[in-house]
Amino acid sequence: MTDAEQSRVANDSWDVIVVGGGPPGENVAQYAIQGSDRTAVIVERELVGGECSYWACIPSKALLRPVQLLATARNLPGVQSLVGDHSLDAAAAMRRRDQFAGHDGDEPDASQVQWANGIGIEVVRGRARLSGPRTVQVTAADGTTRTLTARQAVVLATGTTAAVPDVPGLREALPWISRDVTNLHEVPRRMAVIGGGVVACEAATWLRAMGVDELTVIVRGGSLLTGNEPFAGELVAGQFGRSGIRVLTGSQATAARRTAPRDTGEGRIHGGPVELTVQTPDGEQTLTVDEVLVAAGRTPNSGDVGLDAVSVTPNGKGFVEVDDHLTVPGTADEHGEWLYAVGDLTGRALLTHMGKYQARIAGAVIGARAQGASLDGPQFTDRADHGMVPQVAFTEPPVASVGLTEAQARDAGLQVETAEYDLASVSGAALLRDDYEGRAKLVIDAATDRLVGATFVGPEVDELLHSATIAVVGQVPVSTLWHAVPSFPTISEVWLRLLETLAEHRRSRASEA
Ligand SMILES: Cc1cc2nc3c(=O)[nH]c(=O)nc-3n(C[C@H](O)[C@H](O)[C@H](O)COP(=O)(O)OP(=O)(O)OC[C@H]3O[C@@H](n4cnc5c(N)ncnc54)[C@H](O)[C@@H]3O)c2cc1C
Ligand SMILES: NC(=O)c1ccc[n+]([C@@H]2O[C@H](COP(=O)([O-])OP(=O)(O)OC[C@H]3O[C@@H](n4cnc5c(N)ncnc54)[C@H](O)[C@@H]3O)[C@@H](O)[C@H]2O)c1
Repeated sequence: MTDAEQSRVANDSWDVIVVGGGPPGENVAQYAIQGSDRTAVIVERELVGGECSYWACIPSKALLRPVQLLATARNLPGVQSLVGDHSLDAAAAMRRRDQFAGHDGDEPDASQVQWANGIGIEVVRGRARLSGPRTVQVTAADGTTRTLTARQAVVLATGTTAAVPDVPGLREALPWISRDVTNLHEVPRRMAVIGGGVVACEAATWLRAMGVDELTVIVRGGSLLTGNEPFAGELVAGQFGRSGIRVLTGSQATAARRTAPRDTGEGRIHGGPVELTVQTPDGEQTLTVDEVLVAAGRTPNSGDVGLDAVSVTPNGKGFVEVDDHLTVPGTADEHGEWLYAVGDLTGRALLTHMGKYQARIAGAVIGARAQGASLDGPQFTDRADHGMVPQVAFTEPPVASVGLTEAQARDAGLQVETAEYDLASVSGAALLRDDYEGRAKLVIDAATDRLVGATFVGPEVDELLHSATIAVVGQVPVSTLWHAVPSFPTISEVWLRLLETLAEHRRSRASEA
Protein backbone atom coordinates (compact mmCIF):
# COMPACT_ATOMS: atom_id res chain seq x y z
CA MET A 1 0.00 0.00 0.00
CA THR A 2 1.35 3.51 -0.85
CA ASP A 3 1.71 6.18 1.84
CA ALA A 4 -1.19 8.12 0.32
CA GLU A 5 -3.42 5.07 0.38
CA GLN A 6 -2.31 4.29 3.92
CA SER A 7 -3.27 7.74 5.13
CA ARG A 8 -6.71 7.58 3.41
CA VAL A 9 -7.33 4.25 5.09
CA ALA A 10 -6.22 5.54 8.48
CA ASN A 11 -8.63 8.48 8.22
CA ASP A 12 -11.65 6.35 7.36
CA SER A 13 -14.01 7.45 10.11
CA TRP A 14 -17.80 7.44 10.32
CA ASP A 15 -20.43 8.22 12.91
CA VAL A 16 -22.00 4.77 12.62
CA ILE A 17 -20.51 1.53 11.31
CA VAL A 18 -22.89 -1.36 10.74
CA VAL A 19 -21.37 -4.81 10.27
CA GLY A 20 -23.74 -6.94 8.17
CA GLY A 21 -26.20 -5.66 5.58
CA GLY A 22 -29.26 -7.84 6.19
CA PRO A 23 -32.61 -6.06 6.68
CA PRO A 24 -31.81 -5.21 10.34
CA GLY A 25 -28.37 -3.85 9.33
CA GLU A 26 -29.92 -1.69 6.61
CA ASN A 27 -32.62 -0.40 8.96
CA VAL A 28 -30.34 0.47 11.84
CA ALA A 29 -28.09 2.50 9.52
CA GLN A 30 -31.16 4.32 8.16
CA TYR A 31 -32.69 5.11 11.56
CA ALA A 32 -29.35 6.10 13.16
CA ILE A 33 -28.74 8.92 10.67
CA GLN A 34 -32.16 10.02 9.44
CA GLY A 35 -32.94 13.70 9.89
CA SER A 36 -29.31 14.45 10.84
CA ASP A 37 -25.91 15.03 9.24
CA ARG A 38 -24.47 11.87 10.80
CA THR A 39 -22.66 9.49 8.44
CA ALA A 40 -23.05 5.72 8.24
CA VAL A 41 -21.43 2.82 6.47
CA ILE A 42 -22.59 -0.77 6.05
CA VAL A 43 -19.83 -3.35 5.74
CA GLU A 44 -21.10 -6.44 3.91
CA ARG A 45 -19.10 -9.55 3.01
CA GLU A 46 -21.67 -10.94 0.60
CA LEU A 47 -24.89 -9.23 -0.56
CA VAL A 48 -26.65 -6.19 0.88
CA GLY A 49 -30.12 -7.52 1.73
CA GLY A 50 -28.70 -10.48 3.67
CA GLU A 51 -29.97 -14.02 4.02
CA CYS A 52 -33.63 -12.97 4.02
CA SER A 53 -33.61 -11.39 0.57
CA TYR A 54 -31.69 -14.00 -1.44
CA TRP A 55 -31.70 -17.30 0.48
CA ALA A 56 -34.49 -17.27 3.08
CA CYS A 57 -37.79 -15.36 3.48
CA ILE A 58 -38.21 -14.00 -0.03
CA PRO A 59 -37.38 -17.06 -2.18
CA SER A 60 -39.19 -19.41 0.21
CA LYS A 61 -42.37 -17.35 0.20
CA ALA A 62 -42.17 -16.95 -3.58
CA LEU A 63 -42.13 -20.77 -3.85
CA LEU A 64 -44.92 -21.30 -1.32
CA ARG A 65 -47.49 -18.91 -2.78
CA PRO A 66 -48.30 -21.05 -5.86
CA VAL A 67 -48.50 -24.13 -3.62
CA GLN A 68 -51.14 -22.45 -1.44
CA LEU A 69 -53.10 -21.15 -4.40
CA LEU A 70 -53.15 -24.54 -6.11
CA ALA A 71 -54.38 -26.23 -2.92
CA THR A 72 -57.24 -23.72 -2.75
CA ALA A 73 -58.08 -24.08 -6.45
CA ARG A 74 -58.18 -27.88 -6.13
CA ASN A 75 -60.82 -27.54 -3.43
CA LEU A 76 -62.98 -24.79 -4.88
CA PRO A 77 -65.76 -25.79 -7.28
CA GLY A 78 -65.86 -23.38 -10.19
CA VAL A 79 -62.07 -23.32 -10.36
CA GLN A 80 -61.41 -26.99 -9.55
CA SER A 81 -62.23 -28.17 -13.05
CA LEU A 82 -59.81 -25.62 -14.54
CA VAL A 83 -56.82 -26.99 -12.62
CA GLY A 84 -57.93 -30.64 -12.76
CA ASP A 85 -55.22 -32.86 -11.36
CA HIS A 86 -52.40 -30.80 -12.85
CA SER A 87 -49.42 -30.40 -10.57
CA LEU A 88 -47.45 -27.23 -10.05
CA ASP A 89 -45.51 -25.71 -12.94
CA ALA A 90 -42.23 -26.01 -11.01
CA ALA A 91 -40.10 -24.31 -13.68
CA ALA A 92 -42.37 -21.22 -13.75
CA ALA A 93 -42.46 -21.08 -9.95
CA MET A 94 -38.64 -21.20 -9.85
CA ARG A 95 -38.38 -18.45 -12.46
CA ARG A 96 -40.67 -16.19 -10.42
CA ARG A 97 -38.61 -17.06 -7.30
CA ASP A 98 -35.46 -16.00 -9.16
CA GLN A 99 -37.00 -12.65 -10.10
CA PHE A 100 -37.88 -11.94 -6.46
CA ALA A 101 -34.58 -13.17 -5.02
CA GLY A 102 -32.50 -11.28 -7.55
CA HIS A 103 -30.87 -14.44 -8.88
CA ASP A 104 -31.62 -13.56 -12.47
CA GLY A 105 -29.14 -10.69 -12.82
CA ASP A 106 -25.40 -10.04 -12.52
CA GLU A 107 -25.61 -7.72 -9.52
CA PRO A 108 -28.35 -9.12 -7.29
CA ASP A 109 -28.01 -6.38 -4.66
CA ALA A 110 -27.68 -3.38 -7.02
CA SER A 111 -31.08 -1.95 -5.99
CA GLN A 112 -30.31 -2.37 -2.27
CA VAL A 113 -26.98 -0.56 -2.64
CA GLN A 114 -28.72 2.16 -4.64
CA TRP A 115 -31.31 2.54 -1.88
CA ALA A 116 -28.57 2.80 0.78
CA ASN A 117 -26.53 5.32 -1.20
CA GLY A 118 -29.70 7.29 -1.97
CA ILE A 119 -30.29 7.96 1.74
CA GLY A 120 -26.63 8.72 2.46
CA ILE A 121 -25.36 5.31 3.59
CA GLU A 122 -22.05 4.11 2.13
CA VAL A 123 -21.47 0.43 1.42
CA VAL A 124 -18.04 -1.15 1.89
CA ARG A 125 -17.52 -4.70 0.62
CA GLY A 126 -15.55 -7.07 2.80
CA ARG A 127 -15.41 -9.15 5.94
CA ALA A 128 -15.37 -7.00 9.08
CA ARG A 129 -14.11 -7.69 12.57
CA LEU A 130 -13.72 -5.48 15.61
CA SER A 131 -10.05 -4.75 16.21
CA GLY A 132 -10.63 -2.62 19.33
CA PRO A 133 -13.19 -0.21 20.78
CA ARG A 134 -14.96 1.74 17.97
CA THR A 135 -12.54 0.23 15.43
CA VAL A 136 -13.42 -2.22 12.66
CA GLN A 137 -10.98 -3.90 10.32
CA VAL A 138 -12.32 -4.83 6.89
CA THR A 139 -10.69 -7.43 4.68
CA ALA A 140 -11.76 -7.21 1.05
CA ALA A 141 -12.05 -10.18 -1.33
CA ASP A 142 -8.60 -9.35 -2.78
CA GLY A 143 -7.04 -9.57 0.69
CA THR A 144 -6.49 -5.83 1.22
CA THR A 145 -7.44 -4.48 4.61
CA ARG A 146 -8.89 -1.19 5.73
CA THR A 147 -9.50 0.16 9.21
CA LEU A 148 -12.70 2.09 9.92
CA THR A 149 -13.37 4.03 13.11
CA ALA A 150 -16.77 5.01 14.51
CA ARG A 151 -17.44 8.24 16.39
CA GLN A 152 -20.87 7.19 17.71
CA ALA A 153 -21.60 3.50 17.26
CA VAL A 154 -20.65 0.13 15.87
CA VAL A 155 -23.64 -2.16 15.29
CA LEU A 156 -23.15 -5.89 14.84
CA ALA A 157 -25.80 -7.40 12.55
CA THR A 158 -24.03 -10.47 11.24
CA GLY A 159 -26.92 -12.94 11.46
CA THR A 160 -26.64 -16.71 11.44
CA THR A 161 -25.62 -19.66 9.27
CA ALA A 162 -27.35 -23.05 8.95
CA ALA A 163 -26.20 -25.50 11.64
CA VAL A 164 -25.22 -29.00 10.52
CA PRO A 165 -25.41 -31.53 13.38
CA ASP A 166 -22.42 -33.69 14.22
CA VAL A 167 -23.70 -36.87 12.57
CA PRO A 168 -20.93 -39.16 11.26
CA GLY A 169 -20.57 -38.72 7.49
CA LEU A 170 -23.20 -35.95 7.23
CA ARG A 171 -20.90 -32.98 6.49
CA GLU A 172 -18.82 -35.10 4.09
CA ALA A 173 -22.05 -35.95 2.22
CA LEU A 174 -22.47 -32.21 1.37
CA PRO A 175 -26.16 -32.13 2.35
CA TRP A 176 -28.46 -29.32 1.30
CA ILE A 177 -28.97 -26.47 3.75
CA SER A 178 -31.61 -23.73 3.64
CA ARG A 179 -29.71 -21.88 0.88
CA ASP A 180 -30.01 -24.91 -1.42
CA VAL A 181 -33.64 -25.65 -0.78
CA THR A 182 -34.81 -22.07 -1.21
CA ASN A 183 -32.79 -21.90 -4.42
CA LEU A 184 -33.47 -25.37 -5.71
CA HIS A 185 -32.82 -25.85 -9.41
CA GLU A 186 -32.96 -29.64 -9.56
CA VAL A 187 -35.84 -31.50 -7.91
CA PRO A 188 -34.55 -34.70 -6.29
CA ARG A 189 -36.83 -37.73 -6.59
CA ARG A 190 -36.22 -39.00 -3.05
CA MET A 191 -35.39 -36.72 -0.12
CA ALA A 192 -34.96 -36.73 3.64
CA VAL A 193 -35.33 -33.60 5.75
CA ILE A 194 -33.58 -33.46 9.14
CA GLY A 195 -35.50 -31.20 11.55
CA GLY A 196 -39.11 -30.39 12.34
CA GLY A 197 -38.99 -26.60 12.76
CA VAL A 198 -40.18 -23.83 10.45
CA VAL A 199 -37.52 -24.28 7.76
CA ALA A 200 -38.13 -28.05 7.62
CA CYS A 201 -41.93 -27.75 7.49
CA GLU A 202 -42.06 -24.93 4.94
CA ALA A 203 -39.46 -26.63 2.73
CA ALA A 204 -41.22 -30.02 2.88
CA THR A 205 -44.41 -28.23 1.78
CA TRP A 206 -42.88 -26.84 -1.42
CA LEU A 207 -40.58 -29.80 -2.12
CA ARG A 208 -43.50 -32.21 -2.27
CA ALA A 209 -45.55 -29.80 -4.40
CA MET A 210 -42.64 -29.30 -6.78
CA GLY A 211 -42.32 -32.98 -7.45
CA VAL A 212 -40.26 -34.76 -4.79
CA ASP A 213 -41.73 -38.22 -4.94
CA GLU A 214 -40.58 -39.80 -1.67
CA LEU A 215 -40.14 -37.34 1.17
CA THR A 216 -39.35 -38.23 4.79
CA VAL A 217 -39.11 -35.67 7.59
CA ILE A 218 -36.95 -36.84 10.51
CA VAL A 219 -37.89 -35.13 13.78
CA ARG A 220 -36.07 -35.84 17.00
CA GLY A 221 -38.94 -34.49 19.17
CA GLY A 222 -42.48 -35.80 19.44
CA SER A 223 -44.07 -33.37 16.97
CA LEU A 224 -43.59 -30.73 14.29
CA LEU A 225 -43.28 -27.01 15.06
CA THR A 226 -42.71 -27.40 18.79
CA GLY A 227 -42.94 -24.10 20.61
CA ASN A 228 -46.39 -23.56 19.11
CA GLU A 229 -49.75 -24.73 20.50
CA PRO A 230 -49.73 -28.53 20.02
CA PHE A 231 -52.63 -28.44 17.50
CA ALA A 232 -50.43 -26.46 15.08
CA GLY A 233 -47.95 -29.31 14.59
CA GLU A 234 -50.82 -31.84 14.51
CA LEU A 235 -52.68 -30.03 11.72
CA VAL A 236 -49.50 -29.61 9.63
CA ALA A 237 -48.59 -33.29 10.20
CA GLY A 238 -52.11 -34.29 9.14
CA GLN A 239 -51.74 -32.38 5.87
CA PHE A 240 -48.24 -33.84 5.35
CA GLY A 241 -49.75 -37.31 5.71
CA ARG A 242 -52.52 -36.58 3.19
CA SER A 243 -50.02 -35.21 0.68
CA GLY A 244 -47.74 -38.24 1.02
CA ILE A 245 -44.98 -36.81 3.23
CA ARG A 246 -43.77 -39.30 5.83
CA VAL A 247 -42.93 -37.92 9.29
CA LEU A 248 -40.69 -39.94 11.63
CA THR A 249 -41.02 -38.47 15.13
CA GLY A 250 -38.74 -39.36 18.05
CA SER A 251 -36.09 -40.15 15.43
CA GLN A 252 -32.46 -39.16 14.82
CA ALA A 253 -30.17 -39.56 11.84
CA THR A 254 -27.11 -41.37 13.22
CA ALA A 255 -24.95 -41.82 10.11
CA ALA A 256 -24.78 -40.73 6.46
CA ARG A 257 -22.86 -42.18 3.55
CA ARG A 258 -22.90 -40.73 0.04
CA THR A 259 -21.57 -42.06 -3.23
CA ALA A 260 -19.34 -39.49 -4.97
CA PRO A 261 -20.28 -36.26 -3.15
CA ARG A 262 -19.70 -33.24 -5.41
CA ASP A 263 -20.16 -29.51 -4.93
CA THR A 264 -22.40 -29.01 -7.95
CA GLY A 265 -23.66 -25.61 -6.74
CA GLU A 266 -26.57 -24.22 -4.76
CA GLY A 267 -29.83 -26.11 -5.20
CA ARG A 268 -28.33 -28.84 -7.39
CA ILE A 269 -28.03 -32.46 -6.34
CA HIS A 270 -24.68 -32.82 -4.60
CA GLY A 271 -23.59 -36.23 -5.87
CA GLY A 272 -24.83 -39.81 -5.81
CA PRO A 273 -27.44 -41.35 -3.52
CA VAL A 274 -27.16 -40.94 0.26
CA GLU A 275 -27.69 -43.78 2.69
CA LEU A 276 -29.03 -42.33 5.90
CA THR A 277 -29.18 -44.42 9.05
CA VAL A 278 -32.06 -43.33 11.25
CA GLN A 279 -32.75 -44.40 14.82
CA THR A 280 -36.54 -44.50 15.26
CA PRO A 281 -38.63 -45.58 18.27
CA ASP A 282 -39.18 -48.90 16.39
CA GLY A 283 -35.49 -49.54 15.72
CA GLU A 284 -32.92 -48.60 13.10
CA GLN A 285 -33.94 -47.83 9.50
CA THR A 286 -31.85 -47.09 6.43
CA LEU A 287 -33.20 -44.53 3.99
CA THR A 288 -31.73 -44.26 0.51
CA VAL A 289 -32.35 -40.78 -0.88
CA ASP A 290 -31.08 -38.52 -3.66
CA GLU A 291 -30.62 -35.54 -1.35
CA VAL A 292 -30.73 -34.67 2.35
CA LEU A 293 -31.88 -31.28 3.62
CA VAL A 294 -30.48 -30.26 7.01
CA ALA A 295 -32.90 -27.83 8.71
CA ALA A 296 -31.70 -28.18 12.27
CA GLY A 297 -31.51 -24.57 13.44
CA ARG A 298 -28.91 -21.81 13.08
CA THR A 299 -25.40 -20.97 14.31
CA PRO A 300 -24.81 -17.27 15.09
CA ASN A 301 -22.08 -15.52 13.07
CA SER A 302 -20.29 -14.35 16.22
CA GLY A 303 -17.07 -16.39 16.08
CA ASP A 304 -15.33 -14.22 13.52
CA VAL A 305 -16.33 -10.65 14.42
CA GLY A 306 -13.57 -9.84 16.90
CA LEU A 307 -15.64 -9.95 20.09
CA ASP A 308 -12.49 -10.90 22.00
CA ALA A 309 -10.86 -7.60 20.95
CA VAL A 310 -13.49 -5.75 23.01
CA SER A 311 -13.77 -8.37 25.80
CA VAL A 312 -17.30 -9.51 24.90
CA THR A 313 -18.19 -13.16 25.41
CA PRO A 314 -21.17 -14.55 23.50
CA ASN A 315 -23.69 -16.63 25.48
CA GLY A 316 -23.58 -20.43 25.57
CA LYS A 317 -25.34 -20.67 22.20
CA GLY A 318 -23.02 -18.10 20.58
CA PHE A 319 -25.50 -15.19 20.53
CA VAL A 320 -24.46 -11.66 21.49
CA GLU A 321 -26.71 -10.58 24.35
CA VAL A 322 -28.01 -7.03 24.47
CA ASP A 323 -30.11 -4.92 26.85
CA ASP A 324 -33.46 -3.45 25.82
CA HIS A 325 -31.70 -0.50 24.12
CA LEU A 326 -29.95 -3.14 21.96
CA THR A 327 -26.66 -2.12 23.59
CA VAL A 328 -24.01 -4.73 24.42
CA PRO A 329 -23.57 -4.37 28.20
CA GLY A 330 -20.18 -3.64 29.73
CA THR A 331 -18.58 -2.06 26.65
CA ALA A 332 -19.00 1.69 27.29
CA ASP A 333 -15.84 3.85 27.13
CA GLU A 334 -15.20 7.36 28.47
CA HIS A 335 -17.43 8.82 25.72
CA GLY A 336 -20.32 6.49 26.50
CA GLU A 337 -22.02 3.47 24.92
CA TRP A 338 -20.87 2.56 21.43
CA LEU A 339 -21.45 -1.19 20.79
CA TYR A 340 -24.86 -2.50 19.70
CA ALA A 341 -26.24 -5.70 18.16
CA VAL A 342 -29.49 -6.32 16.26
CA GLY A 343 -31.18 -9.12 14.34
CA ASP A 344 -30.55 -12.86 14.53
CA LEU A 345 -27.16 -12.33 16.18
CA THR A 346 -28.90 -11.31 19.42
CA GLY A 347 -30.83 -14.61 19.56
CA ARG A 348 -33.93 -12.68 20.70
CA ALA A 349 -36.23 -13.77 17.86
CA LEU A 350 -34.78 -15.12 14.61
CA LEU A 351 -37.23 -13.29 12.37
CA THR A 352 -36.73 -10.51 9.84
CA HIS A 353 -39.55 -8.33 11.16
CA MET A 354 -38.23 -8.59 14.73
CA GLY A 355 -34.68 -7.79 13.61
CA LYS A 356 -35.98 -4.71 11.78
CA TYR A 357 -37.95 -3.68 14.87
CA GLN A 358 -34.78 -3.98 16.98
CA ALA A 359 -32.96 -1.95 14.32
CA ARG A 360 -35.51 0.87 14.51
CA ILE A 361 -35.04 1.00 18.28
CA ALA A 362 -31.23 0.80 18.13
CA GLY A 363 -31.17 3.52 15.45
CA ALA A 364 -33.33 5.82 17.61
CA VAL A 365 -31.11 5.13 20.64
CA ILE A 366 -27.91 5.89 18.69
CA GLY A 367 -29.44 9.14 17.40
CA ALA A 368 -30.59 10.21 20.87
CA ARG A 369 -27.25 9.41 22.48
CA ALA A 370 -25.41 11.29 19.73
CA GLN A 371 -27.44 14.39 20.64
CA GLY A 372 -27.09 13.84 24.39
CA ALA A 373 -30.88 13.36 24.60
CA SER A 374 -32.64 11.15 27.13
CA LEU A 375 -33.86 7.65 26.31
CA ASP A 376 -37.24 8.21 27.94
CA GLY A 377 -39.94 7.35 25.46
CA PRO A 378 -41.36 4.17 23.96
CA GLN A 379 -39.29 4.32 20.74
CA PHE A 380 -36.07 3.66 22.69
CA THR A 381 -36.93 0.35 24.40
CA ASP A 382 -37.49 -3.14 23.01
CA ARG A 383 -40.79 -4.38 24.47
CA ALA A 384 -42.06 -6.75 21.80
CA ASP A 385 -39.29 -9.33 22.21
CA HIS A 386 -40.65 -9.98 25.70
CA GLY A 387 -43.58 -12.27 24.98
CA MET A 388 -45.19 -10.37 22.08
CA VAL A 389 -43.45 -11.84 19.03
CA PRO A 390 -45.63 -12.54 15.98
CA GLN A 391 -44.70 -15.26 13.48
CA VAL A 392 -46.28 -16.97 10.50
CA ALA A 393 -45.06 -20.37 9.32
CA PHE A 394 -46.24 -20.47 5.69
CA THR A 395 -47.00 -24.17 5.74
CA GLU A 396 -50.11 -25.94 4.46
CA PRO A 397 -52.02 -24.88 6.49
CA PRO A 398 -50.22 -21.74 7.68
CA VAL A 399 -49.57 -21.33 11.41
CA ALA A 400 -49.89 -17.77 12.70
CA SER A 401 -49.10 -16.99 16.31
CA VAL A 402 -48.29 -14.12 18.63
CA GLY A 403 -47.25 -13.94 22.26
CA LEU A 404 -47.46 -16.84 24.67
CA THR A 405 -48.83 -20.32 24.19
CA GLU A 406 -50.93 -21.75 27.00
CA ALA A 407 -47.90 -23.74 28.24
CA GLN A 408 -45.63 -20.68 28.18
CA ALA A 409 -48.23 -18.58 30.01
CA ARG A 410 -48.56 -21.24 32.72
CA ASP A 411 -44.75 -21.47 33.02
CA ALA A 412 -44.70 -17.69 33.46
CA GLY A 413 -47.04 -18.13 36.43
CA LEU A 414 -50.03 -16.37 34.86
CA GLN A 415 -53.61 -17.16 35.85
CA VAL A 416 -54.47 -18.69 32.48
CA GLU A 417 -57.83 -18.84 30.71
CA THR A 418 -58.16 -20.15 27.15
CA ALA A 419 -60.74 -20.36 24.40
CA GLU A 420 -60.47 -22.55 21.29
CA TYR A 421 -62.61 -22.70 18.17
CA ASP A 422 -62.85 -24.84 15.06
CA LEU A 423 -62.16 -22.44 12.17
CA ALA A 424 -64.07 -24.58 9.68
CA SER A 425 -67.26 -23.62 11.55
CA VAL A 426 -66.73 -19.93 10.76
CA SER A 427 -68.60 -19.03 7.55
CA GLY A 428 -65.90 -16.61 6.39
CA ALA A 429 -63.37 -19.45 6.51
CA ALA A 430 -65.61 -22.21 5.15
CA LEU A 431 -66.41 -20.05 2.11
CA LEU A 432 -62.71 -19.91 1.18
CA ARG A 433 -62.51 -23.55 0.12
CA ASP A 434 -64.46 -26.78 0.58
CA ASP A 435 -61.79 -28.67 2.54
CA TYR A 436 -61.18 -25.86 5.05
CA GLU A 437 -59.61 -27.20 8.23
CA GLY A 438 -58.24 -25.06 11.02
CA ARG A 439 -58.25 -24.10 14.65
CA ALA A 440 -57.85 -20.92 16.70
CA LYS A 441 -56.96 -20.32 20.33
CA LEU A 442 -56.72 -17.34 22.64
CA VAL A 443 -54.66 -17.29 25.85
CA ILE A 444 -55.84 -14.77 28.44
CA ASP A 445 -54.33 -13.61 31.70
CA ALA A 446 -57.42 -13.78 33.92
CA ALA A 447 -55.85 -11.51 36.55
CA THR A 448 -55.77 -8.57 34.11
CA ASP A 449 -58.45 -9.77 31.63
CA ARG A 450 -55.94 -9.26 28.81
CA LEU A 451 -54.96 -11.33 25.84
CA VAL A 452 -51.36 -12.62 26.13
CA GLY A 453 -51.31 -15.01 23.18
CA ALA A 454 -53.19 -16.14 20.09
CA THR A 455 -52.72 -18.91 17.52
CA PHE A 456 -54.57 -19.37 14.24
CA VAL A 457 -53.98 -22.39 12.02
CA GLY A 458 -55.78 -22.72 8.69
CA PRO A 459 -55.67 -21.55 5.10
CA GLU A 460 -55.30 -17.77 4.78
CA VAL A 461 -54.96 -17.03 8.51
CA ASP A 462 -51.69 -15.18 7.92
CA GLU A 463 -53.34 -11.81 7.40
CA LEU A 464 -55.51 -12.37 10.49
CA LEU A 465 -52.51 -12.33 12.81
CA HIS A 466 -51.97 -8.60 13.06
CA SER A 467 -55.35 -8.12 14.75
CA ALA A 468 -54.13 -10.33 17.58
CA THR A 469 -50.72 -8.64 17.67
CA ILE A 470 -52.43 -5.28 18.17
CA ALA A 471 -54.61 -6.69 20.94
CA VAL A 472 -51.61 -8.26 22.73
CA VAL A 473 -49.28 -5.26 22.42
CA GLY A 474 -52.09 -2.79 23.12
CA GLN A 475 -53.07 -4.81 26.23
CA VAL A 476 -56.68 -4.53 25.17
CA PRO A 477 -59.05 -5.89 27.85
CA VAL A 478 -61.27 -8.76 26.69
CA SER A 479 -64.31 -6.66 27.67
CA THR A 480 -63.19 -4.07 25.08
CA LEU A 481 -62.62 -6.72 22.39
CA TRP A 482 -66.39 -7.35 22.49
CA HIS A 483 -66.81 -4.01 20.77
CA ALA A 484 -64.37 -4.80 17.95
CA VAL A 485 -66.99 -6.18 15.58
CA PRO A 486 -65.68 -8.47 12.82
CA SER A 487 -67.17 -8.07 9.37
CA PHE A 488 -69.39 -10.85 8.03
CA PRO A 489 -68.52 -13.13 6.34
CA THR A 490 -64.78 -12.89 6.95
CA ILE A 491 -62.40 -15.23 8.69
CA SER A 492 -62.09 -12.54 11.40
CA GLU A 493 -65.47 -13.71 12.71
CA VAL A 494 -63.47 -16.28 14.63
CA TRP A 495 -62.76 -13.48 17.12
CA LEU A 496 -66.46 -13.32 17.99
CA ARG A 497 -66.69 -17.12 18.29
CA LEU A 498 -63.64 -17.22 20.56
CA LEU A 499 -65.04 -14.47 22.79
CA GLU A 500 -68.40 -16.29 22.97
CA THR A 501 -66.57 -19.49 23.91
CA LEU A 502 -64.66 -17.66 26.62
CA ALA A 503 -67.89 -16.12 27.98
CA GLU A 504 -69.49 -19.58 28.00
CA HIS A 505 -66.52 -20.99 29.99
CA ARG A 506 -66.83 -18.11 32.45
CA ARG A 507 -70.59 -18.67 32.86
CA SER A 508 -70.19 -22.38 33.50
CA ARG A 509 -67.38 -21.77 36.00
CA ALA A 510 -69.54 -19.17 37.79
CA SER A 511 -72.51 -21.56 37.97
CA GLU A 512 -70.29 -24.34 39.35
CA ALA A 513 -68.87 -22.06 42.05
C1 LIG B 1 -35.26 -20.67 4.83
C2 LIG B 1 -35.57 -19.51 5.74
C3 LIG B 1 -36.78 -18.84 5.61
C4 LIG B 1 -37.06 -17.77 6.43
N1 LIG B 1 -38.28 -17.17 6.30
C5 LIG B 1 -38.60 -16.12 7.11
C6 LIG B 1 -39.84 -15.46 6.98
O1 LIG B 1 -40.68 -15.81 6.15
N2 LIG B 1 -40.09 -14.41 7.80
C7 LIG B 1 -39.19 -13.99 8.73
O2 LIG B 1 -39.49 -13.03 9.45
N3 LIG B 1 -38.00 -14.60 8.88
C8 LIG B 1 -37.68 -15.66 8.09
N4 LIG B 1 -36.45 -16.27 8.22
C9 LIG B 1 -35.49 -15.72 9.18
C10 LIG B 1 -34.75 -14.51 8.55
O3 LIG B 1 -34.10 -14.92 7.37
C11 LIG B 1 -33.74 -13.94 9.53
O4 LIG B 1 -34.38 -13.63 10.75
C12 LIG B 1 -33.11 -12.66 8.97
O5 LIG B 1 -32.45 -12.91 7.77
C13 LIG B 1 -32.13 -12.08 10.00
O6 LIG B 1 -31.51 -10.93 9.48
P1 LIG B 1 -30.03 -10.55 9.98
O7 LIG B 1 -29.66 -9.33 9.23
O8 LIG B 1 -29.97 -10.56 11.44
O9 LIG B 1 -29.12 -11.73 9.45
P2 LIG B 1 -28.76 -12.13 7.93
O10 LIG B 1 -29.93 -11.99 7.06
O11 LIG B 1 -28.09 -13.45 8.07
O12 LIG B 1 -27.73 -11.01 7.47
C14 LIG B 1 -26.47 -10.89 8.05
C15 LIG B 1 -25.54 -10.27 7.04
O13 LIG B 1 -24.28 -10.05 7.65
C16 LIG B 1 -23.26 -10.38 6.73
N5 LIG B 1 -22.05 -10.68 7.51
C17 LIG B 1 -21.88 -11.69 8.41
N6 LIG B 1 -20.67 -11.61 8.97
C18 LIG B 1 -20.06 -10.54 8.41
C19 LIG B 1 -18.79 -9.95 8.59
N7 LIG B 1 -17.91 -10.42 9.46
N8 LIG B 1 -18.48 -8.86 7.85
C20 LIG B 1 -19.36 -8.34 6.95
N9 LIG B 1 -20.59 -8.86 6.76
C21 LIG B 1 -20.93 -9.94 7.48
C22 LIG B 1 -23.82 -11.57 5.97
O14 LIG B 1 -23.17 -11.72 4.72
C23 LIG B 1 -25.27 -11.17 5.82
O15 LIG B 1 -25.53 -10.45 4.65
C24 LIG B 1 -36.14 -17.35 7.42
C25 LIG B 1 -34.91 -18.01 7.55
C26 LIG B 1 -34.63 -19.09 6.72
C27 LIG B 1 -33.30 -19.80 6.87
N1 LIG C 1 -41.90 -18.11 8.21
C1 LIG C 1 -40.99 -17.78 9.11
O1 LIG C 1 -41.18 -16.89 9.93
C2 LIG C 1 -39.68 -18.53 9.13
C3 LIG C 1 -39.38 -19.44 8.15
C4 LIG C 1 -38.19 -20.15 8.24
C5 LIG C 1 -37.31 -19.87 9.28
N2 LIG C 1 -37.62 -18.95 10.19
C6 LIG C 1 -36.75 -18.71 11.36
O2 LIG C 1 -35.46 -19.21 11.11
C7 LIG C 1 -34.97 -19.86 12.25
C8 LIG C 1 -34.34 -21.17 11.87
O3 LIG C 1 -35.34 -22.13 11.50
P1 LIG C 1 -35.06 -23.67 11.68
O4 LIG C 1 -36.28 -24.41 11.28
O5 LIG C 1 -33.75 -24.01 11.08
O6 LIG C 1 -34.83 -23.78 13.23
P2 LIG C 1 -35.84 -24.22 14.40
O7 LIG C 1 -35.12 -23.94 15.65
O8 LIG C 1 -37.19 -23.65 14.19
O9 LIG C 1 -36.00 -25.79 14.20
C9 LIG C 1 -34.89 -26.62 14.26
C10 LIG C 1 -35.34 -28.07 14.20
O10 LIG C 1 -34.20 -28.89 14.11
C11 LIG C 1 -34.19 -29.83 15.16
N3 LIG C 1 -32.81 -30.05 15.55
C12 LIG C 1 -31.97 -29.18 16.16
N4 LIG C 1 -30.78 -29.74 16.37
C13 LIG C 1 -30.85 -31.00 15.86
C14 LIG C 1 -29.95 -32.08 15.78
N5 LIG C 1 -28.72 -31.98 16.29
N6 LIG C 1 -30.37 -33.22 15.19
C15 LIG C 1 -31.62 -33.32 14.69
N7 LIG C 1 -32.52 -32.33 14.75
C16 LIG C 1 -32.14 -31.19 15.33
C17 LIG C 1 -35.05 -29.22 16.25
O11 LIG C 1 -35.56 -30.22 17.09
C18 LIG C 1 -36.12 -28.52 15.41
O12 LIG C 1 -37.11 -29.43 15.01
C19 LIG C 1 -36.12 -20.05 13.22
O13 LIG C 1 -35.89 -19.33 14.39
C20 LIG C 1 -37.32 -19.53 12.49
O14 LIG C 1 -38.12 -18.73 13.31
C21 LIG C 1 -38.80 -18.28 10.15
